Amino acid sequence: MLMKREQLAVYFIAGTPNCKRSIEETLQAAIDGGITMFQFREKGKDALAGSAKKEQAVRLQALCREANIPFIVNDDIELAVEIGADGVHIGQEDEAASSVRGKINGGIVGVSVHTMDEAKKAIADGADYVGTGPIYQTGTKTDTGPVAGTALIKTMRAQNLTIPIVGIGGITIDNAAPVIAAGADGVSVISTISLADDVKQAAVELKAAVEGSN
Ligand SMILES: Nc1nc(C(F)(F)F)ncc1COP(=O)(O)OP(=O)(O)O
Ligand SMILES: [Mg+2]
Repeated sequence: MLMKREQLAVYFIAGTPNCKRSIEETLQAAIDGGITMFQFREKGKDALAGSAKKEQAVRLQALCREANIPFIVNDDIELAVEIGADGVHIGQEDEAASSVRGKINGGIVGVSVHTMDEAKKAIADGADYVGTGPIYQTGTKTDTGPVAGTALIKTMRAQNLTIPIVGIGGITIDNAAPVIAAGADGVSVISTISLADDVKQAAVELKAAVEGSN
């Protein structure tokens, strides 16, 4: 699937451990609220594995297909290929984007980057977008690097790197605008949407915050 940078605008990420209700209910409500892309990130305590994880992925993929938004799998390239996901997201410890590209015939490849060198390598490897952060303090991912702010986003744009960028880490409705102002094409969130009392409304408000700052 070819990716347009606008699809990064409101990029929801979740796994079953991040959701208060069923992940299907949560994802559907987020879709109804206007998210533009979804990443299935099944990690942490009580995360599904094996066939349960695959069956869960297939159910969420169907919801995304119905809504015509990209369904991305985090880390698990084998699962992404097996179910024909729209793409994968890989971190610095995962397989290089160049070899992943060859496996997901035309799928979207997203790469986490924390430095200019990592960003330039991701671009050289043919990544479709990069995720950078943590922009703010996050409670969700326990093994993040130090809070990065928007410095790398600004530096990448100052050096005329035009690759689509999404910010991640501690982003909320109230602090999303500066991420876009720094030059990102979108914001990625887990708990701002997954733990909201009203998931649909949280997605609506986050989208408004992102669009309001464009
Ligand atoms: N999952 C992610 N998605 C994004 C996205 F760009 F999609 F917003 N950016 C960054 C990450 C973090 O990826 P990684 O460093 O491999 O850690 P983990 O596998 O624990 O998520
Ligand atoms: Mg990863």
